Amino acid sequence: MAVSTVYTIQPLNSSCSISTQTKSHLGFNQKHQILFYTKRNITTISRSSNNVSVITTCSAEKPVVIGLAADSGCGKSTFMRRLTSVFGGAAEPPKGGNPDSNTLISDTTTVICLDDYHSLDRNGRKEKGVTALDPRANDFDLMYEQVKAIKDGIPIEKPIYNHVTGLLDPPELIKPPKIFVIEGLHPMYDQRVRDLLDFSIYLDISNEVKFAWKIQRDMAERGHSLESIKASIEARKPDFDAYIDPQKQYADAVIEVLPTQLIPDDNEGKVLRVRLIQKEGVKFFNPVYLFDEGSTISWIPCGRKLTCSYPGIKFSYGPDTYYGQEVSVLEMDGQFDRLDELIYVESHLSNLSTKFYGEVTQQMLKHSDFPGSNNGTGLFQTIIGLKIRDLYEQIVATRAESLQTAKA
Ligand SMILES: Nc1ncnc2c1ncn2[C@@H]1O[C@H](COP(=O)(O)OP(=O)(O)OP(=O)(O)O)[C@@H](O)[C@H]1O
Ligand SMILES: O=C(CO)[C@H](O)[C@H](O)COP(=O)(O)O
Repeated sequence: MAVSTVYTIQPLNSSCSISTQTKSHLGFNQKHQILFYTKRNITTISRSSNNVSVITTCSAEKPVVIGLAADSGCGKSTFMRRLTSVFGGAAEPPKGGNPDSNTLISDTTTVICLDDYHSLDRNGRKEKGVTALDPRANDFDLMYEQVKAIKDGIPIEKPIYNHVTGLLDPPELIKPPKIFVIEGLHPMYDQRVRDLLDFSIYLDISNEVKFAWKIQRDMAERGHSLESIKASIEARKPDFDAYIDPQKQYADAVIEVLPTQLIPDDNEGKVLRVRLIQKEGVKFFNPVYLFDEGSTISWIPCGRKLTCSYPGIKFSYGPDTYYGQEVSVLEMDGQFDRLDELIYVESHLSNLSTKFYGEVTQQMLKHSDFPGSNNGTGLFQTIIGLKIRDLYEQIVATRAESLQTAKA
């Protein structure tokens, strides 16, 4: 039967894309809808009384989109390695592609770096006197179109910003994965892109700690001078404050990294106080809690079951507000002496979204060589990785249910 009359459609769920093309040779079911199935998609056309003709295509396999925001050198790559590991398998640059690609692909995840949407290359920024953090140096229209295309299950030709040459290289093909992560300076800056995110994270590294990490990496590993590191941080600060930092108000989870409060006037930045700020009421995300959900708790676990050397470890948990929104905050100050004993702490945390007892500890032990594995940065990054896996599984299950309902 040719589709020549009037059709309209209610999207089955938010994963459905709507197009105005029509298809012929389809039959109506009892609800006066035309259903058209392929292995991955269900397309539905329904009659309506007005003269609009629309088809929706829904897929149980369209990507779940995650945003990770942070300044440069604040642990995004380390976090991504932990996240990918939760899903199993290693993440690698696209095979046979540009060796300077910023993309990492594993069986489940594709992580793209938003530096690839710099519209001005290094020279262009120098000429115009803008930093890479300035929105004028970035193409948000293209970012939005391409993230939307991936979310709709459509491959893209994404530009590459080459950090070695400072130039924009020819684009690379990115196919829709199961989980699509956009990491970089501005994943939550543009509202259109923000609205495409199923979950968002902000790594909020305090200035003191950022400075300590920069010195460790750029001085020890890259041979930069102390003065040049200081100058680079100072030069970025106004734009960081104006364009990057405000994004944290939109994040579903913020990992805040501060100097310890266990050592008076500490300025070494080695022992850290890390806060996991979890927004309440986010779909498919149940915040992790310590002992008793909603209570305010302070816990020093050091003793018979947890070895602690100076300055010890202190956990805190409780409700709070963050940019006017209800959150619950889990905090760890201090560092672990023996990572295998983390199981004792894990057994007191709930809503971890683990698949078996001890999974957090197992993940942390597996990557004990990653930066932050002995403190709250590694612990909370691992926990958020597990929460993202859980969120992904819930979204896929919900879509599958919607498809079943539509078929019935
Ligand atoms: N949790 C941590 N504890 C201590 N140091 C850390 C931690 N995370 C990152 N670092 C330090 O910061 C450096 C940068 O980390 P990473 O490469 O993960 O950050 P990034 O945000 O991806 O950086 P860039 O955007 O510049 O590539 C590491 O080499 C390490 O020195
Ligand atoms: O803030 C950054 C994000 O990683 C970089 O400084 C920005 O992408 C510019 O890169 P480069 O310094 O290699 O020209």
